[in-house]
Amino acid sequence: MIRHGQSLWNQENRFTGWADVDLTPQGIAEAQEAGRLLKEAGFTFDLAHTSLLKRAVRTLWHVQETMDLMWLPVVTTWRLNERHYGALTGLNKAETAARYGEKQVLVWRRSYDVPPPALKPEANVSAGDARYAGLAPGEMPLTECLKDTVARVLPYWHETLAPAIRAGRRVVVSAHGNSMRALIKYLDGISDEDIVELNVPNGVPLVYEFDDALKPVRRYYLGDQAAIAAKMAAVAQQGKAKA
Ligand SMILES: O=C(O)[C@@H](CO)OP(=O)(O)O
Repeated sequence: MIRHGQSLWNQENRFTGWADVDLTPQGIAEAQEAGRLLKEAGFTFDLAHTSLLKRAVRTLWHVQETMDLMWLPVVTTWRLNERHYGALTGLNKAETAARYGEKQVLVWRRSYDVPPPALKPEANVSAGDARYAGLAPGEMPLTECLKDTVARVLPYWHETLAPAIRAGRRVVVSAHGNSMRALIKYLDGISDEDIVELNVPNGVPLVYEFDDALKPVRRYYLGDQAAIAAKMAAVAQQGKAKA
């Protein structure tokens, strides 16, 4: 599983959610490095899954290219999209913390069940977007807390990813900070309280190994562990108001 490399709005420290922003040059380099690390560690894949957002899709392309796996079957799904950030979408995180307080921003960013204020339906540009035409009525979010993201990610795990893994397929998933937090929460059995502390670094492969019952037996980030810890701390810092 891999979170996309740095996006333009990661660089500008803006809430992104379903906004379809692309990778920065650093993000491309991170995606290529992720592919290199996976290849060097002897990994290969049979199948790829990603979201409908170009920062995750392009990250996957770079991983595939670096690993010489451009032929992989790729499935794209809205269920792996980033958590919808509602009316916060596009706002600067530090400015939002200065305005509403760091505590409130932490609640919006990391609490399990408090969603950010919802987008007004008329401001929802995703509604007329062809990529979302297959969503059932009521499935299109106007905001989401992590609990809502878990509710739409888990069916994809149970119905699509888990059966593939159970059948012995080696699966790579390119996704987003909070759609990954949703999956990690479920796979690792993390409590609603402890999930607040979990931050996912950009462009670092997170390897899961499962037993026959699909219980994770090993889970680790690939790469320089000190650099990965620093990247995770930097993600947590994004919600602080700058002095
Ligand atoms: O803006 C977003 O959509 C996410 C991921 O980049 O940010 P955060 O880490 O604040 O949940």
